[in-house]
Amino acid sequence: MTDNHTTPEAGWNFDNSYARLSPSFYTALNPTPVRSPKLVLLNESLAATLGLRVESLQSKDGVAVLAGNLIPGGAMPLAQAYAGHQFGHFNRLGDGRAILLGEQLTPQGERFDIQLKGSGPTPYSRRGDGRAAMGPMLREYIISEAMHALGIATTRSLAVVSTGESIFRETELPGAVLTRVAASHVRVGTFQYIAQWGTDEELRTLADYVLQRHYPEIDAAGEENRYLQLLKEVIKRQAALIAQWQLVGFIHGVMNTDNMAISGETIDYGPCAFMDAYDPATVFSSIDTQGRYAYGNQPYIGGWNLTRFAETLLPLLHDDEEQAIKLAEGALADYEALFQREWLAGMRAKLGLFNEESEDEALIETLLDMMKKNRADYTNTFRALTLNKPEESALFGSPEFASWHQLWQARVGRQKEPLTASQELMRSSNPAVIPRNHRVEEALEAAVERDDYSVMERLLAVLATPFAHAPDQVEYCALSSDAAGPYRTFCGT
Ligand SMILES: Nc1ncnc2c1ncn2[C@@H]1O[C@H](COP(=O)(O)OP(=O)(O)OP(=O)(O)O)[C@@H](O)[C@H]1O
Repeated sequence: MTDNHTTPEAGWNFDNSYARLSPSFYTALNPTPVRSPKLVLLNESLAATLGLRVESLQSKDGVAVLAGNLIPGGAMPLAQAYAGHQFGHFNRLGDGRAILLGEQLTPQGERFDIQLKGSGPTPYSRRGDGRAAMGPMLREYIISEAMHALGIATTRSLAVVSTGESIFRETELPGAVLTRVAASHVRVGTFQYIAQWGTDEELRTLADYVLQRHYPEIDAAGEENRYLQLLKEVIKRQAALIAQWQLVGFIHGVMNTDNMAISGETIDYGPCAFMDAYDPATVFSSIDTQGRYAYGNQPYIGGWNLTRFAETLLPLLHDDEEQAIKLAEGALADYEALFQREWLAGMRAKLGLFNEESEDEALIETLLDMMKKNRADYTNTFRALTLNKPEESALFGSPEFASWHQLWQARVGRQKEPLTASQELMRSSNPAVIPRNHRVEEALEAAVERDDYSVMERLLAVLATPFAHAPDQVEYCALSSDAAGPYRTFCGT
């Protein structure tokens, strides 16, 4: 039974600014209770950051909250309305299987959305059941936490609860609820929803809301055209975020506009994965037959999505539409250069370079070309260079690599910084471990098929320090023996 209880001992401290917006932005609604909730994963360090007490979250009432069976005092559950371009097609969407419990104010004064994903149907569910399967929720937990450890802005995962209920996809699967933590869940699609079906006043309210919540410096500065500044800042954060993805070989897989967060966090870990062999054409989603969301296309799609965002802001940018379009185009024109600057800076760091030389881009491109031609593993190539063990790279042995290696070493040697500083920079820029598909699948299989969470606990521990380059991480660097990889078993929703 869903009930309203106060659970002060858990540390819930809600203040629900989104619920104070006009009801056209959401539908107030409780999660649908589940039969027999059981806590299977709890992120203790995140709980502490949020000001939540672990023992209390593990208690019967604590788990009931994480399952959606009990509403903690101060929460104002709601499903958010949004729209989105899905594979280029505009659709009216909304939280079809998620409920925002509320915003947790942390002891440090930060504000985070606490959302239950897989918490039952909502008015936005369309034909869906509102539920989520255990495999994909565990997968989102693993990969989002790995992204956080890699230093990449992301929504996070506080807990996964099994529901004791089955859901039906192609087969019968165990159900789960994931507690997702985010700076907010305002998406490009939220703006699209209001631009399409709301009033200009509501659009202004939404823009003011995100300025206050995510861009307080613009809000405080009293900028002349604050909405243009907002557009510019969102563009900057997305350029930086997508550059970070490219640098670690992360493929989001479903960069629809409803999956682009205005805060600049990575959101929605559906058909995502990390690339093994370097190839810009790599796609993981089986439904992405055109390669729209391929690794190499992500920066372009980022720009496409931001253009959709800019379109929603036009009424706020200028009273005259032509002038508004000019302003938006001016801001969007900077995206490519912002992305390139971030990416190049990141690539230089991956190669241990502190300063800039004009031939750096050629040096980087040659390395990437060699990786592509030889289907060399992206992460392990940089790891071999970092550890100064070029013989461990799949490229080793070719004359082309030998001459590149010489050029690179000479380039590193021309810097005023000592070699040790360069090596340190590489260690902190090149992860030893990433959540490789076969390792993730192995952990999910043990958990879902055999109720054995030890494989996952170990994987999570290794992924928590990706830059440690520790001996116990070596086995996690190995590639799958199955060339195609056993991926996809648990992919999807
Ligand atoms: N089982 C389901 N029941 C109802 N709605 C669903 C279901 N699965 C997905 N949806 C809805 O379909 C839309 C697109 O799904 P997508 O997989 O991108 O989102 P998601 O993973 O559920 O959510 P998020 O983007 O919040 O991570 C969303 O509006 C989502 O709420």
